[in-house]
Amino acid sequence: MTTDVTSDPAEAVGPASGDAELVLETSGVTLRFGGLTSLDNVDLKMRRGEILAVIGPNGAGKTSLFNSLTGVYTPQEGKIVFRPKDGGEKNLLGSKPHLVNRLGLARTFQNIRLFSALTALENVKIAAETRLKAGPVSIMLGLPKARKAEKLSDERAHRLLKFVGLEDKLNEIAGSLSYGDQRSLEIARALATDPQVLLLDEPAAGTNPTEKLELEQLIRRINDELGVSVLLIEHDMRLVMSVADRVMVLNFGKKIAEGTPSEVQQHPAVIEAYLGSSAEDAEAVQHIIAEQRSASDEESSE
Ligand SMILES: Nc1ncnc2c1ncn2[C@@H]1O[C@H](COP(=O)(O)OP(=O)(O)OP(=O)(O)O)[C@@H](O)[C@H]1O
Repeated sequence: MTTDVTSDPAEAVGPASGDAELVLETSGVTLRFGGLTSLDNVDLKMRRGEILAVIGPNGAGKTSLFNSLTGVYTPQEGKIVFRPKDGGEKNLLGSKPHLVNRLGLARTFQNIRLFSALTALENVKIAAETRLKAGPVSIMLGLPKARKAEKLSDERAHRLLKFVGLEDKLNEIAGSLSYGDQRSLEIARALATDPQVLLLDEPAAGTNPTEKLELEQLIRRINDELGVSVLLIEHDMRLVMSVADRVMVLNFGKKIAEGTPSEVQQHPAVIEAYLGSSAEDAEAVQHIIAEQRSASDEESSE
């Protein structure tokens, strides 16, 4: 089946026909690059308000899935539906990235993409301004509407930078911040667009152990305090297993398992997929399994 993709399908609003508890749903998503199938008939069901992690060995299709959800890639087959909290359904398949963002999905990237010559505050303000109605002409002319929009985006950027713990670094140049701070800034910038779903692509990559713990808390706070659903791609198993409500596992573009962190950790197909992958991933999974075994041994001996 080939899905007909119009130039702006995200604008097509339909009545909610599916499960309103699902904020994002894909069915049968298949993405090919020539002879390579990077997503093979993938069904994803993300509940409103949950933290859902997508894991899998290198090349499993995780970023391809994010790119398909956010309009960077257009899968040849399948459906991608977003259900905003105010009702209705939006088809995201083939939609442009900026329209997907306007609908309520924001993302960060595996390779940090900030305006590195601008300050932290400027980076977040630019994102906040995309949510405000003042156009470039009224901004240039300094019209009252534009001044109000500027004030609102300034306030919002200050609030979010405080939220991610960067209130002391507002005026620092983004490119000069530590790696962990740049990751937090990217998250603040994504939040500035007021998303209902935040997609984080390997947010712990390159961070140190302290930054990883801070990131874990930040993800929980985004979920609890801001009520944002979080879709997380992450290789750091400890972070995934501690923060995710549910985990979906991809391997060679196919979904091979889905469930709570403990269900997924013990799933034979997951263990096999990881043990056949990079030494680092395999070691992390073996470590987690060993830890879990010793915890359950301790429990049973008590
Ligand atoms: N633009 C593209 N053109 C050709 N092949 C691509 C493209 N994007 C992804 N692929 C291929 O699709 C497959 C899945 O890649 P993807 O980046 O989605 O995996 P991943 O699970 O995110 O991997 P990693 O953990 O290493 O980031 C890989 O074989 C990759 O080479």
